[in-house]
Amino acid sequence: MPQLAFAISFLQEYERLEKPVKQGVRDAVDKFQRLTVAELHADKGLHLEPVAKARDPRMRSIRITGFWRGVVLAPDDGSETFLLLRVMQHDAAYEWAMKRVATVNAATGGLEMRNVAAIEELTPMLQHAAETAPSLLFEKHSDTVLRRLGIDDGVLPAVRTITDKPQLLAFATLFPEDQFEVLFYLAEGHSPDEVWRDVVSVRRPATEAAATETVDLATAIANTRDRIALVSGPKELEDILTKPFSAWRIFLHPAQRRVAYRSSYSGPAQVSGGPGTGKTVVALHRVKHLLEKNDDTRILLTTFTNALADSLRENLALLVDDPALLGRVDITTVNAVAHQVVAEHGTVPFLVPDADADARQRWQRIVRRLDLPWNEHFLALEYRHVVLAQGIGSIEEYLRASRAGRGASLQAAQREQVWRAIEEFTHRLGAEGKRTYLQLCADAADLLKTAGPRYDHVVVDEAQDLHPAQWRVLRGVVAEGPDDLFIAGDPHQRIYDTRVSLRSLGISVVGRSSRLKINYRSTQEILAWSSGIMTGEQVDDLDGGSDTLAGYRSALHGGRPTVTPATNQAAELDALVTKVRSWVDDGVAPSEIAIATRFHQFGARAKDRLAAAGIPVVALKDGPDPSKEGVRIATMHAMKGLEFRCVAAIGVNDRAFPFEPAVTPADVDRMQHEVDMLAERSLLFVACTRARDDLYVSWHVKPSTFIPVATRPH
Ligand SMILES: Nc1ncnc2c1ncn2[C@@H]1O[C@H](COP(=O)(O)OP(=O)(O)OP(=O)(O)O)[C@@H](O)[C@H]1O
Repeated sequence: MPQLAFAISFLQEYERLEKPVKQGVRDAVDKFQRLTVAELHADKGLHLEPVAKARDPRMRSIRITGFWRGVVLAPDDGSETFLLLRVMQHDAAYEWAMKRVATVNAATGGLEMRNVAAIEELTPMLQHAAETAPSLLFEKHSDTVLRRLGIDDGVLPAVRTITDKPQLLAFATLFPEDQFEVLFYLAEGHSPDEVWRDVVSVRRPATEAAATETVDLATAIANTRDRIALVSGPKELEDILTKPFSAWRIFLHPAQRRVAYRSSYSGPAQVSGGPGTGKTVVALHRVKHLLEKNDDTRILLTTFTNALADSLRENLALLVDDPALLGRVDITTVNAVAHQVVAEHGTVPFLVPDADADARQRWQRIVRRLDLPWNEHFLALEYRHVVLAQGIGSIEEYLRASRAGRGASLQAAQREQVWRAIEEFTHRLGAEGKRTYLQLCADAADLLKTAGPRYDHVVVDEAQDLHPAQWRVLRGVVAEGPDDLFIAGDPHQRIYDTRVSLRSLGISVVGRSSRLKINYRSTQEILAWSSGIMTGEQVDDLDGGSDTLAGYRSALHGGRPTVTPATNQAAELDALVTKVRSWVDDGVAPSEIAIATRFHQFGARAKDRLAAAGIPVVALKDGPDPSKEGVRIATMHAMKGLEFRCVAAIGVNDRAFPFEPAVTPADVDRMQHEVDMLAERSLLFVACTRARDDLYVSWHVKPSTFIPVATRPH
């Protein structure tokens, strides 16, 4: 009986197909489950036919609906595994199939697709240009070295013409996948031995015999576990075709797999990477690994907000279906853990936000009462970034404390004055039976020092925004040792004002830190545009160094983001309605569209305007069920960690970005001013990188200077 395998590229596009086309795919797939090879060829509805003028004689088309075709690679070597590569509209499917050739990689044994027509067309032109180029990207690697890493003779002449990284990236969708990956890592400066170890050997099949170019199609397909799903039965097929975003459960990029499934780390480990590189996916797989490794481990999987914790819970349940294993994982926010610890030792005071209008007024009153030379902003920051950050509990400790990172210096006598203000703040709050969330974390961290750890492993997602007081809670709930903390985060997405040095908190990730570079969410066009928001900014990592987006890329392609100006707010909202309508008319479900605003108020206005235009709309803060219809509206802060097919970031004006009240004035604290400005930039970056297929940005009156210059009118 034949078997049908699926390329990951198919699975990604399947999700985006409209219902009748999906049904067509399921009917076709069903035939591959039931019929013999001869019956498949004879089936009238399926139309399994060779593609005329195809460069690969094994290319076949199948009929999905009137307009849609599937592209299938059919075995011609006696093996019986068919590979469903793409489902596309009629003409696009034939165009795609004609130009592609599938080959087996000599080093990895995996099946790769190349656009042979484009490579052959481009190579002579580039050869000409390369003759006069001052240097070539791969000139220091001999043909022998490149061949050992799997670069074959169809690709090598083109490789020899490449002058720089952008030119290499232009080949991303043309070169065979494993070979492109090898070239990408070499171009990033990794040595051939490192590339062999990290890219090639991890993909090689268990037996040498299976890793040659001459294996049959079925073996090559079986060798390609990170790009092709081999479905073993109807249940698995049903799973693949019905569970949303399921590709990540099955396919991990070798770089992701290496991080997630490393047997053990000798201490805290960290994975970073730009938006959409699969850090959350890796964190979830790490939890699975830790659960399966040991029978009785208890794990805390934690993140920043309740909404993100809910989404981790849903996704972990997709990955691990044994309730006994899931029962050993607590999934909650760090603040909730602190709450629990404090509650176990007495009653929890009434909790209030760390920074809001009430807190500001309290500090203002203290400034007046004590007649201090600093303003409320300065004191609040001192309390947050020095006292709470270091867990300082007495004047002696405060006098000795490092104030590194604070812009203005304080003499001992001044510190005494500041301490009096801080004492007054905490006493008055306490007298009213209140604590702030960070105070709660500080209390929990203190209690944990004597109560001792309660988990075997802690896995943290969205780690970039945690405050040192929250880190101390995490440090306290797990004993120091192998696999104690697994930390996923992206410093470029830091949207609050915290800076942290993990090392100073007893969390050293030295030698256990890795970076992911391939974005699986957004198109390259969206990434390139959004990265422009951060260009030239120096971003600190969590460990005293700096973070970079170098090498960050996507293999997906689509339209360029658009930036739409408007003369006033009403006109901007009219344009939004037109845009959302066009998305819906193009078949995008309203729930896959998100409107992101800097402020609640503008979001509420957009919501009313869309509703008045008859477009269903729901606020994300109301926690809608994923199945609830309606365009999602949220503030940009609430968009952290989420993703949507189409995103409209609106109100990106000069007054919203940067938003003056959110930025410490440079004369209060210059260093904090820089940190806050960067957080403002990151906020727009986070919002824009939530988009998978299409990004729309708009503003009224005057654009924000954060909008990349090329798309900002002068
Ligand atoms: N190996 C993979 N194969 C297919 N899809 C993947 C893979 N890894 C991640 N994805 C998909 O890419 C998207 C982004 O993944 P994820 O949310 O884990 O990224 P992230 O790095 O945590 O993003 P962010 O920092 O922006 O929140 C998700 O839709 C996820 O399912």
